[in-house]
Amino acid sequence: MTEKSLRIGIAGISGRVGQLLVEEVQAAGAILAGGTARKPGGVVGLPENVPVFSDMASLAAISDVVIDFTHAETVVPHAQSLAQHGTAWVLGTTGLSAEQSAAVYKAAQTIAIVHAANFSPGVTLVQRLAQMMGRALPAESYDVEVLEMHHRQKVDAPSGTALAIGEAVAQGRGVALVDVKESGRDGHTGPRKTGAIGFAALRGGQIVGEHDVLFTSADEQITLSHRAFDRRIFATGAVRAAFWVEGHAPGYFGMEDVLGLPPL
Ligand SMILES: NC(=O)C1=CN([C@@H]2O[C@H](COP(=O)(O)OP(=O)(O)OC[C@H]3O[C@@H](n4cnc5c(N)ncnc54)[C@H](OP(=O)(O)O)[C@@H]3O)[C@@H](O)[C@H]2O)C=CC1
Ligand SMILES: O=C(O)C1=N[C@H](C(=O)O)C[C@H](O)C1
Repeated sequence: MTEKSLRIGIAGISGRVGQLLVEEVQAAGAILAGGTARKPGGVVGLPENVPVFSDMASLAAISDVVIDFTHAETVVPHAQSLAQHGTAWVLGTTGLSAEQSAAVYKAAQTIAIVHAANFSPGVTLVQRLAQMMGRALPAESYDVEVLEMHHRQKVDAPSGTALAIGEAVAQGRGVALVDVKESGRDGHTGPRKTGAIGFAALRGGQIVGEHDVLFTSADEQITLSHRAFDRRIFATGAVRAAFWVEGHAPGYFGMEDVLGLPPL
């Protein structure tokens, strides 16, 4: 398939990332197939003749790939509609429950999915470095804390990216994040547990997305920092993933696959 003929649908076309996707899909030379919105008539600023639907099934039927930055509540119905239509899925929505994540893995048996908490190449590399550091620096000596800050409208915490960085460290250490996660400390928490991976979430203003992961021992501290200056980085990464995923066999992929990083 040539770039010109790739039909990309945008779920959440009125959203902060959705609006940037409208521009980036066209800039990349793909066809903007349409979008979804809960009030389809209320979406302004779209090119003429771009259909907006209230349901994913209608969008999936006219798209080769759907890029989806919406809300965790939509994930189960979106997974079902996309799998039914055999439409590939680039999923950026964060804050998924275990049940919602399970629906994504199930759909990946039928369609190709790129799922990432952060589509910026920089964060993908930070995750990789965090995994290497988790493997190299002993949990008994190095305390890991993940700090994130986002705009005041963000509805989930810690951010999907912070959790993905924590997962990467846990993977490097050979433990499950769920067993070592410490989030939202307050009051008489007791001393820090050896091997814990801590999370702190800050909110304010219009900060696009800031993530730090700190490895602190008695003798040194190493910090990996990422600052997103412009939300467009997520849209360009997602469009890149859409071109990559189209035509792929069913499966569950991440941004590291899109970037072609070798397995660790
Ligand atoms: N993976 C990544 O790189 C990134 C991921 N994100 C994630 O993407 C998601 C969207 O982010 P952002 O664009 O900032 O959010 P917005 O709230 O600006 O946009 C989300 C859009 O989804 C639509 N929507 C559909 N169903 C719901 C629902 N039940 N509740 C709320 N909105 C709904 C809304 O459109 P309407 O009201 O028209 O239906 C809304 O405009 C979030 O989960 C965020 O964390 C954000 C940035 C980067
Ligand atoms: O909601 C946002 O804005 C962002 N969400 C993603 C997350 O939860 O990690 C990615 C990015 O940091 C912006």
